[in-house]
Amino acid sequence: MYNRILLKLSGEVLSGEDKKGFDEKAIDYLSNEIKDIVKHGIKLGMVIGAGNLFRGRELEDVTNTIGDHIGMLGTVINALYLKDYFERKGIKTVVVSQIVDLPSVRRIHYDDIELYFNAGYVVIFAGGTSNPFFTTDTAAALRAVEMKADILIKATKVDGIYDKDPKKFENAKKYDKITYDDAINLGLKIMDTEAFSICKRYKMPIIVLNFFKKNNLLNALLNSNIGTFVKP
Ligand SMILES: Nc1ncnc2c1ncn2[C@@H]1O[C@H](COP(=O)(O)OP(=O)(O)OP(=O)(O)O)[C@@H](O)[C@H]1O
Ligand SMILES: O=c1ccn([C@@H]2O[C@H](COP(=O)(O)O)[C@@H](O)[C@H]2O)c(=O)[nH]1
Repeated sequence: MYNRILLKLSGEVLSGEDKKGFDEKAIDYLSNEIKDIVKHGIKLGMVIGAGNLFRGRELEDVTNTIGDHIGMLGTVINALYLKDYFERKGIKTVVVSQIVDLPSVRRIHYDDIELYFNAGYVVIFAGGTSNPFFTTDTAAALRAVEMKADILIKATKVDGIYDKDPKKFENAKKYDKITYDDAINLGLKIMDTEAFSICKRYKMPIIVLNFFKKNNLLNALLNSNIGTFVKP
């Protein structure tokens, strides 16, 4: 069983697939899934995307860097929204980030992160990598290594990594296991090359799984064969 995990969630888990904003039902489902894993005493760090609000590249009339800043701020909005919802559900949560100075957001400090985990808090790392031109997948890889996670779990809308995008190609074939090198060399677009490279360099295993299947996350942590496992 994995005891220390970094969970990367697509922003769309807050809105429902291909939708924008926040959907109460989707967030309630998410909270219940998180509550189940917190109950097992797992130390949980989270990175959330902002596809439900803004992706820099989709803001066509905005300068690249500003678009990306808007995207990163979107991840802070999602993190605070989740913190508030989680706490109403009894999940103790702290949001940490380097990009904003708000009373509800704490600075990232390694010693404090360990204290939060030991006190049973979920830690949401908001604001991506703090730099434009990256994505929250890369942020998730960095935070997973920094927090010395046992595993990085990318919880998304598809069942794992396929040889091509399964949303576009009906005949796409799923990998149960794949190496970092194959994922990079085959150009599989489920995660950025930067994210795969960081995980490869620091030997951080990755599981990609479908978050919308109930108990998938918990089952993956309990070592069932769920999703796709990325390894050296
Ligand atoms: N080889 C592949 N295997 C699996 N999924 C793939 C592949 N190539 C592209 N995808 C697509 O990647 C998507 C998952 O990526 P992700 O969860 O990061 O979504 P996103 O839209 O980038 O997230 P966000 O909402 O945070 O911006 C899947 O829905 C799938 O359509
Ligand atoms: O390190 C980062 C992370 C994110 N961004 C910007 O935010 C949006 C939302 O992130 P997703 O991973 O796509 O959900 C992204 O499109 C970038 O515009 C960033 O600049 N730097």
